[in-house]
Order: sequence, then C-alpha cells, then structure tokens
Amino acid sequence: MSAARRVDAVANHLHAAASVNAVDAAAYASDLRAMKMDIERFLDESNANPIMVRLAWHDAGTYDASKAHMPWPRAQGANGSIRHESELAHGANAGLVKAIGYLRPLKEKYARVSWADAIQLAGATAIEHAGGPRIPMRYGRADAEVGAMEGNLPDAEAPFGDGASDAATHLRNVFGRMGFNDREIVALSGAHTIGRAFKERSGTTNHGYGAKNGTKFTGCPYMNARADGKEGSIGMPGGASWTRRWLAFDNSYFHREKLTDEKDLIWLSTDDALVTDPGFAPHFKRYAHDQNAFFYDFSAAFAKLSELGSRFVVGASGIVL
Ligand code: HEM
Ligand SMILES: [Ca+2]
Repeated sequence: MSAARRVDAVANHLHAAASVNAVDAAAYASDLRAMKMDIERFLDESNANPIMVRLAWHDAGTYDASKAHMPWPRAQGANGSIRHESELAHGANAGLVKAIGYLRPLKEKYARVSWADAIQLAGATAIEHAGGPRIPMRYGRADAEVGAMEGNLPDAEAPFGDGASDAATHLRNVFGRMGFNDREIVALSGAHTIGRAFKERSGTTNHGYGAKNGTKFTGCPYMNARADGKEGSIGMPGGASWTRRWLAFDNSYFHREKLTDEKDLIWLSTDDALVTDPGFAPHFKRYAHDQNAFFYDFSAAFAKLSELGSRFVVGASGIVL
C-alpha cells in the first residue's frame, strides 16, 4: 500500500473511531455479554477453543512497544488487524482464516462490537470455557483498517527470524518487544496446554488433517479431551497436541507428558527452552506443582496481551465485562 493510501486508511479509521465514541457504553456492554453467551454456545458444539485462543494471541502479539509513541496503530497489537486478508496470509497465521470465519456471523449479529473486541472476547471465553482462569480485561477497542506487516511473532524452530542463535534468546527478543518478562513468557506459553499443531499449517509436525493422520490423542473424531468430561466430536480430527487432554485448560503442559508419550505429543524448541534455560526453568517448575499459581499468572499475562496496542474508544477508557 502506498504511503498516501495508508494515511487515508488512518484518517478513515479516526473518523470511524470518533463515531464509536458516541456509542452508549451500556448498550455496547450488553451486546458484549450477549455475544459472549453465543460464543460459549458455539464453543460447546465446535470445541474450537484452541484456534480462538491462537487467533487472539496472533492479533495481539504483533505489538512492538518501541513504536508505542507513533500514531496508532503503528505499534500494532490487539486491534482486529488480523481479520484483513493481507495479515491472514502471513505464514505464522496459517489456518486462522477459519477462526475469522467462525466469528464473522457473530460479528454481523452484534455489529457495533468491534472486530478487535470480538477476537479478544472469543480468546478469553475459550480459555474460561475450557476450564481455565477468568481473564478480566477492558473492552471497547477500535479496529485497525490495515493489516500488520509480517514479523514479530515467534518462530518455533531455528533458524529464528530475528537472527537469534537459540530459542531462549529468540523468545526474550520477541516477547521483550511486547513488554513481557521471563515469568510472563513461561505463563503465556502454558496456553499450549490446549490445541494442536498441523503439518498443513505450521509444518512443525508430520501429523496432518484427518483421523488417519492424527495421534492416539487426536486421531479419533470422538474422544474425551474436554475439561468437563463431556464426550463428543472434537471437531476436525488430526494434528499433534502438546498434552493428552488437549481441550482442557489446566497445568498439564508443565508436566511434560511428551516424555512418556513420545510419539503422540509435540514439543517445540521454544517449549524446550522453558525447561532448560536457567531464567525460565524455575517458573516452569513452579507451574508444574501449583496450578493456581499458573492460573493467576496466566490470567494477568493474557489480559495484558489482550490490551497491547489497543485503543479504547467506548466509555471513558474502555469497559470491563
Ligand atoms: C512461545 C512462543 C510460541 C511459539 C513458537 C508458538 C508456536 C505455535 C505453533 C507452531 C503452533 C501450531 C500451529 C498449527 O500448526 O496449527 C501453535 C499453536 C497454538 N498456540 Fe502457540 N506458540 C507460542 C506461544 C503461544 C502463546 C503465547 C499462546 C497464547 C497465549 C499460544 C497459543 C497457541 C494455541 C492455543 C495453539 C493451538 C491452535 C490450534 O489448535 O488450532 N502460543 N503455536
Ligand atoms: Ca493485530
């Protein structure tokens, strides 16, 4: 996009933001609550919790604190930019077009709720609904009208995009740009307690789409992987998970189940750095022993992630659900 078009897009955005400002905060909050209930119903049927968490993380995780002084949304972050095709096309976002498709009908139903809010609401609700902690955060975000440029999200394996020679340095570089410390990096990584990797998406595993390509934990379309024990379709079978019960948000990521189920679980170089690096390891061990400590730290870190780079235009400075 040319510089002139970019300036135009920013101007359009400011105009849109000003009109959102006029929205009655109470009506907006009531739409958010209704939307949350619809999201819960959708998650209950689809078990799409992990991909909604990943969508929220990838919309927010492009944030670069060193650009915070520049005109919004140059620092990027939780601004709905990921809905744009240009950003969905980034390699790191492979597969996330599906998650945007899941949200689209709800976004149409609750038109005044911004994309940026819908995405973070879906991420937080997915964590809570899978048995994880509540994520208390503000809503009322404005939407960015342009997709973010490539870059800023972590790579799972070397060679790392920032030129780092090891995974621990890479994590500190990438999460440091967002403003996170060692403890927050370990807590946030615990999100891999839910979800899977796919050959066709990240290519970090040979396990791909479909029952026959799955592991013993992902290869059957009907299994008991949820926190509430409710059996039923897991959605699309296939891929490889980090944990055995990969639809339950708990601290099993830190139990390193991979050690006993070697062939059927995945563990990336960046997961391993949390075990081997002296700065990360104490937090990793603590969360393995104390799920409450994990939930407490995760909730705070994910709420912080969800507000990175957000511009709150409803109410005085956002509204709390
Ligand atoms: C620490 C650096 C991280 C790396 C290198 C990383 C890498 C990956 C990779 C390669 C996948 C598999 C994608 C696919 O093939 O579909 C994945 C999935 C996932 N990631 Fe991460 N991730 C990181 C941090 C995070 C964080 C901070 C969160 C959230 C707080 C998160 C949440 C998820 C979730 C929920 C999935 C599962 C998605 C699904 O099942 O569709 N990840 N991640
Ligand atoms: Ca974004």
